[in-house]
Amino acid sequence: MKRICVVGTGYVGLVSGTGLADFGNHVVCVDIDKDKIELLKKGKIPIYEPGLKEVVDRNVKAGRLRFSTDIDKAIRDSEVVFSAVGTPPGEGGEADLRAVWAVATVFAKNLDGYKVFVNKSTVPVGTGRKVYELIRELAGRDASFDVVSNPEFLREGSAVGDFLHPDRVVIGSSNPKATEIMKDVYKALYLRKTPYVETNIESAELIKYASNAFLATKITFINEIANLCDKVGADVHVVAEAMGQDGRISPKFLHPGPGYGGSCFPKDTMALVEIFKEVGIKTKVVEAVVEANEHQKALVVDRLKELIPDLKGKVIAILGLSFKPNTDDTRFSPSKVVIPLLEKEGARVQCYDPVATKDFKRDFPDLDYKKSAYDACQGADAVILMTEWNEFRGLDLEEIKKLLKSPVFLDTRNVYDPADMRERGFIYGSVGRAHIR
Ligand SMILES: NC(=O)C1=CN([C@@H]2O[C@H](COP(=O)(O)OP(=O)(O)OC[C@H]3O[C@@H](n4cnc5c(N)ncnc54)[C@H](O)[C@@H]3O)[C@@H](O)[C@H]2O)C=CC1
Ligand SMILES: O=C(O)[C@H]1O[C@H](OP(=O)(O)OP(=O)(O)OC[C@H]2O[C@@H](n3ccc(=O)[nH]c3=O)[C@H](O)[C@@H]2O)[C@H](O)[C@@H](O)[C@@H]1O
Repeated sequence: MKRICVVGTGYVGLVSGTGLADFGNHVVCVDIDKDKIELLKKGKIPIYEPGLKEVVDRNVKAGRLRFSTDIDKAIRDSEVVFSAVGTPPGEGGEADLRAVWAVATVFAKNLDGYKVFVNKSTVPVGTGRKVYELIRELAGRDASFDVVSNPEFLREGSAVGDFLHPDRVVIGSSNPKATEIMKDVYKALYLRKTPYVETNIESAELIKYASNAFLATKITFINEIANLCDKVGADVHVVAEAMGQDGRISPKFLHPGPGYGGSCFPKDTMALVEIFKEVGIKTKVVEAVVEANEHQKALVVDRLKELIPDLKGKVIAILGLSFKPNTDDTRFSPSKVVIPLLEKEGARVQCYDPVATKDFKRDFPDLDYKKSAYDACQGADAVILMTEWNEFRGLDLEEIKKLLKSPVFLDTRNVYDPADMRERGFIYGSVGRAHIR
């Protein structure tokens, strides 16, 4: 078991730090955001992530998990330093690595004996090598350290379970000593026979981008098939289910919708396009996925116009602002594309989300935020279900119909049964199920 410092206490840093403590390590999570650390010290969780508080509490209580703003000391006290800072898209779509360089710099400054720098953030291929060179330059020839790539595959909304029970652990390293240390860090998983992928740094870095881009491609593919279903009289649910029965395809990530969002698929697909460009070769596939996904988000408004052709002066209820359920994260949420497009058409929006309103308000401070799905539907000319929160799966549909000025319901997540909705008197739209009667 190791003494670990996790730098960056966001979605990944906080969940990883907590999970690593749960595996028996001694972990201190640090961040430059003092408010975040203050909250954590008081036992409060700064993000909405189901099940996280319980695991944080039990590890804090067991003395294995702490929070601090003293990054220098935390690094000096640790053998393994995880960097889990953000790598958001830069102006041209490439990953902005400023936070990673900042962590490498503070690591180098506090290198007082052998330590492992573990890059957990998603970074372009070659970054690990550059981090190594930067630390070497700053800490000197005699400094003793290794750089490891250990990409993370957790999903928001199910992050705790994903971290504690991963499909695989990827360790990219150029020194067996560092690999052994990483195996010790993840010993609890190793004992549970979780697959380990031991490889070089470049492969580990690329595994992460390739995995995310592949999943984004799968979603985009089924979205296009859904769009086709609407034109030719097929039902995308039946098509996807039957496709998924082929073990080579698998049923996962074949759910059509308003386009993928979130802090990773959009930014990682864009970054992968840039990585291809940098080495002078072209990716037609990933570029097409990025473009098709933008189109899919905009298509939501076209679908609505098929149900009510003129949106000018209409009131539209939006249910769901987060990019997926069970998270307060609204980064690249499809609602962020759809709402401005509706406003451009002259519509007025009333919206509701169970937890993501605060995050959404940072970019859209002046929207009409309502306290419930029913408030949002009150007097609206149509409702668009944008995120499949559980509470939107169990709506009192008769009540919704009464509240709406006209019973137009666009279900971008295919939560409801088209035949049932039409029977109830809704003018109902879906993604790829237009012909179900
Ligand atoms: N969010 C997710 O579901 C997943 C994210 N990733 C990757 O993990 C990385 C982190 O993502 P998130 O946790 O979503 O980001 P985030 O934005 O939630 O958290 C990043 C944290 O790093 C802190 N930070 C920034 N610069 C710092 C510095 N110099 N020193 C100390 N702290 C600093 C910020 O204050 C923030 O709290 C990204 O590269 C992302 O692509 C990977 C897998 C899943
Ligand atoms: O690198 C990351 O940050 C993470 O990105 C995704 O996780 P996340 O973005 O949290 O959530 P997902 O469940 O993958 O959903 C992403 C987007 O795709 C959409 N989606 C997902 C699945 C599907 O079948 N259809 C679909 O439209 C979701 O609604 C959401 O907008 C990956 O699933 C994680 O493995 C990865 O670690």
